[in-house]
Amino acid sequence: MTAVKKELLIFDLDGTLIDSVPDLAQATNNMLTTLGKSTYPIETIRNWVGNGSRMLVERALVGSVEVAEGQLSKEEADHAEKVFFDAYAKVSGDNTVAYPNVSEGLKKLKQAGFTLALVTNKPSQFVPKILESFGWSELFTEVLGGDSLPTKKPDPEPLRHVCRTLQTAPEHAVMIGDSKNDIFAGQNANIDTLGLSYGYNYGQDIRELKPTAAFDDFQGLVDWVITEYT
Ligand SMILES: O=C(O)COP(=O)(O)O
Ligand SMILES: [Mg+2]
Repeated sequence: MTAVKKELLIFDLDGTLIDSVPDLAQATNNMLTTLGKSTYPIETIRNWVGNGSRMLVERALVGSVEVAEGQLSKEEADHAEKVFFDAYAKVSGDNTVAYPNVSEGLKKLKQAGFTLALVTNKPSQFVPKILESFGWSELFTEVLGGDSLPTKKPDPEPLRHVCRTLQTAPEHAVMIGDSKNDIFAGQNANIDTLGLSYGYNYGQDIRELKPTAAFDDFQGLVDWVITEYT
């Protein structure tokens, strides 16, 4: 079966293009230390990433991926988030690396004629510096952060917003990510989803979420996209 030709590739950032957990974990632990709380191993914090900074901060404060309604006061979480933002701004980039073949792969996809967009749950204030540090600023026609719109992934609205802005029908768009938030956002927006298995998905295999296809490395994804979608 030949797939429908695609025009627009929407990428997730953390866990898909970059391994940012070392810096996110460092900033989280710096925040916890500033607040007089005990720190957590990177492998624990890794499973708290995916729903944006606010959720990461709340999960760190309670020490669990599940945060019950009313478990934290708004004041406590607001203050901790501010401390986290300062800490992340200080470490941001120091230990963040691109996954293998990502830079070359993005350029290859652009050369193959795709429009590239970025939809991350990371707060937008941190995104430009990261893109610049990898030389990717010019690659993405549209970039949305987790606070750019009233809702974030897994809500489909950020993906629909990008499709509307770039005048692309959803059937000609693809969402590419490492987490259930990306796969659900794509499925909810009725667009194809491609999963990458090496990122952060709360310890769950991305294939269990039934993406259109899944890959263990970025090069495999690039080759498949060019074969199937052009
Ligand atoms: O900031 C996060 O929690 C995750 O960001 P992502 O959407 O780029 O994976
Ligand atoms: Mg991600």
